[in-house]
Amino acid sequence: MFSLLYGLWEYVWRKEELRILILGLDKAGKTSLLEKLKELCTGSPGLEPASIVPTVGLNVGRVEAHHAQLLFWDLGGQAGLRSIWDKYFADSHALIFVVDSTRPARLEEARTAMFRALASRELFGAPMLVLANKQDAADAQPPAAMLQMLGLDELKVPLRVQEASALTGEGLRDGLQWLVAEIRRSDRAALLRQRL
Ligand SMILES: Nc1nc2c(ncn2[C@@H]2O[C@H](COP(=O)(O)OP(=O)(O)OP(=O)(O)O)[C@@H](O)[C@H]2O)c(=O)[nH]1
Ligand SMILES: [Mg+2]
Repeated sequence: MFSLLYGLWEYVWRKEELRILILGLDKAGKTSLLEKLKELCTGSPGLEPASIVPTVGLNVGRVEAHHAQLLFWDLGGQAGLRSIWDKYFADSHALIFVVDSTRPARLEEARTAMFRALASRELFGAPMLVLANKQDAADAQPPAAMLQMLGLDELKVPLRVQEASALTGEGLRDGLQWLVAEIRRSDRAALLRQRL
């Protein structure tokens, strides 16, 4: 009887796990973003920017926010490491694609990497938050210009471009709130639940 009630209690109160994949070119600011998101959601300071090193494997962050368990996967963005991105597609509810707004010369490369990921059937229906990161920097491009250069209007996925700074935290709360709401609106959460 106790275990039945406990099971029911757990079922009602257990927070849904939403898995969010963070992608983008090397040095775009993915790990800095992960640390800032952890800080914003938990109130505890994340790693100092100076102690963040290029990611070779995977960084994982787990926080409770928006009545869910959010699990972030931050992968390395160096060219030679992008081939492992697709191992995480099938299990992800949504994507954050981080773009360095101070490096317009790398937008074509970012576009190629982004479109290659989105071409995968395993990401079907996944909402994508594009973070125009490093907006705190004096030489940052305005997001509207980047949107055009990335050719995002061709995309059919639920999409938002957000001005952001992983250093100051600008735009991160709004972006995350939008992403979680989109995950809940999309069929993808139900699709992933069926696969379990
Ligand atoms: N000004 C500014 N610098 C940033 C911001 N986000 C990241 N950086 C800097 O950009 C550099 C790269 O940041 P990382 O977070 O390591 O980038 P990454 O995308 O994780 O890179 P890889 O792990 O190699 O794929 C570091 O020097 C960061 O301090 C930002 O919002 N503003
Ligand atoms: Mg990194």
